Amino acid sequence: MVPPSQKAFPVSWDQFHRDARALAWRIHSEGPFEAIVCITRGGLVPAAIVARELEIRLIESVCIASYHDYKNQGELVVLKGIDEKIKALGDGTGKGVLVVDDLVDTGKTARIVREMLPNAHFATVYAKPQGRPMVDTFVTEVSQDTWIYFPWDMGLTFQPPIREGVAG
Ligand SMILES: O=P(O)(O)OC[C@H]1O[C@H](OP(=O)(O)OP(=O)(O)O)[C@H](O)[C@@H]1O
Ligand code: HPA
Ligand SMILES: [Mg+2]
Repeated sequence: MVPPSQKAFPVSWDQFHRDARALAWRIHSEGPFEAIVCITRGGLVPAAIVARELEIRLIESVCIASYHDYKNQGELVVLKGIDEKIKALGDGTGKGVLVVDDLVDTGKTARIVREMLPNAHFATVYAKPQGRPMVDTFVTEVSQDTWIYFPWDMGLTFQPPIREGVAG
């Protein structure tokens, strides 16, 4: 359920693929990139699409969990850091490394990864205003009170006719 104060932004697989491709177009001129670091789990899907478009084959993950309880952010836990070999690429500060996540909301997740790789290029498909300063490239901005529903979290369900939902 979406609380009345929160808007819903459902994204289909088609739409997500298009948006992730648009992200790849925008990032293309910022490269070249030697490797992608994706922030699991949400970053895995756009990272696969961007890696295909930009022909990047060196893919690393940084595993961070924060929204343990649906929609409520808890303490951020780094379950797996970035491999030393990836950190050592380029000048050792992240130059030439592309960090990919599905979205930036409060920016807390992005901040932790930025501390690990300060000069990496940080890209997300979607951004909310609070986290926006943490990303270098994104495709679509939604308001802070919008909840984005990703296709991997949804399924097809029956929709009651519009008329049935109208009061009176
Ligand atoms: O900008 P923030 O407020 O830190 O929120 C953004 C992060 O929250 C979500 O991940 P989550 O921790 O829910 O884990 P998941 O990717 O495994 O779903 C999302 O995929 C981002 O990584
Ligand atoms: O709007 C969101 N949608 C899905 N996951 C999220 N994690 C933080 N914000 C969001
Ligand atoms: Mg995530």
